[in-house]
Amino acid sequence: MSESRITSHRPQRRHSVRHLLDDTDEALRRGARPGAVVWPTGFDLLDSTLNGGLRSGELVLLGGTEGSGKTTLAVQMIRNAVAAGRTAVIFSFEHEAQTVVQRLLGLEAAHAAEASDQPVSTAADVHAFRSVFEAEDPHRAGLGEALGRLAYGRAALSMMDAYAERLHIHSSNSQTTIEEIAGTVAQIAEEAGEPPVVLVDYLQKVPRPGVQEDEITRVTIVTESLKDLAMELQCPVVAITAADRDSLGSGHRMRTKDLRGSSALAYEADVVLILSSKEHIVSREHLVYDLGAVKIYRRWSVITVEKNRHGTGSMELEVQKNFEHGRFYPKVRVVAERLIEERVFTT
Ligand SMILES: Nc1ncnc2c1ncn2[C@@H]1O[C@H](COP(=O)(O)OP(=O)(O)OP(=O)(O)O)[C@@H](O)[C@H]1O
Repeated sequence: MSESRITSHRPQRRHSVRHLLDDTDEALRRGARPGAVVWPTGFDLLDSTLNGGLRSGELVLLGGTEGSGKTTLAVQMIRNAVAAGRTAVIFSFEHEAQTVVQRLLGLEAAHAAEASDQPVSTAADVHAFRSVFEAEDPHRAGLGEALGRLAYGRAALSMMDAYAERLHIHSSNSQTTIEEIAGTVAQIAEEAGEPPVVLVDYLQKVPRPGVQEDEITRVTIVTESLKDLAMELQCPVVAITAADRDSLGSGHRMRTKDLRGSSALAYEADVVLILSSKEHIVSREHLVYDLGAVKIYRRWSVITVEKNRHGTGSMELEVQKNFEHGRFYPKVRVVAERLIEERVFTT
């Protein structure tokens, strides 16, 4: 791709191995990391599968069917990165910035309840936080007071306060080009003194205004550009990726090939995660003798690690949904049941 899509300057691209060794030596002596920087996702088993988490220079695609929890999972990974002291930016083409904030408050309230050994159900949920953002407050006492009236609302706010400065949300739209994304990431990196982890929600929405081209070409160029951005600005880029409707008819389990738009998606990505609701992909033998099992499977999502360039290979992991609180429960486990290639149920 042309340089101008990502950076206006021309970085030095040719280095002797001598230079690379000397650079590494110098970084080690300074106490800096010479290689890729890793941002844990905060989901332990996923991190060990990815050999530590998200890496600088990597493009991670997160696909899944509509409503499977892609935004929830990605925002939670970003939240875990900023809660651990890192910087992040979300390019939100799908949700208003305030919607993301309301979900984060729900997540923090759930964490606060858990930290006090109370059931998650006792914490205010995303709907309750939304109502604070949407109603006029007769007391006119401000956000702290209003949230203080919700269970774990004040604790949620103070947990968010700890990282609120480091988490940026870009309200993206049909004019938010790849150049603007790159410029914003570069600016945040400069201000923060370190590259941010970047979330694009979602890839097929990144426009190329004024260019006449089909979706395959556009998705190819956007995907290549996001990979370039990750490499040039030394950050991980997580891009949510829509499913191809045509290949998602009844009786089909989503795979990398079903991501919408281009084979470049699979080639360019370093990691591909596909999110599915467990009840759709568990093998029939686990259902026939126990119809009640469907209810249990419905509460779980499967994260299939389909491509894993620097990690330990492919893996089928599962996480329990807690969408009312804008999150998944933090514990990840390996799927014990056999999963199918073809879908058993459609909703
Ligand atoms: N306040 C809430 N309470 C309960 N469930 C919710 C709430 N808000 C959203 N959900 C559900 O949580 C699920 C996950 O939402 P999320 O936005 O993460 O999905 P997604 O895979 O990104 O969806 P899409 O493809 O539509 O963008 C959806 O099925 C949605 O209906």
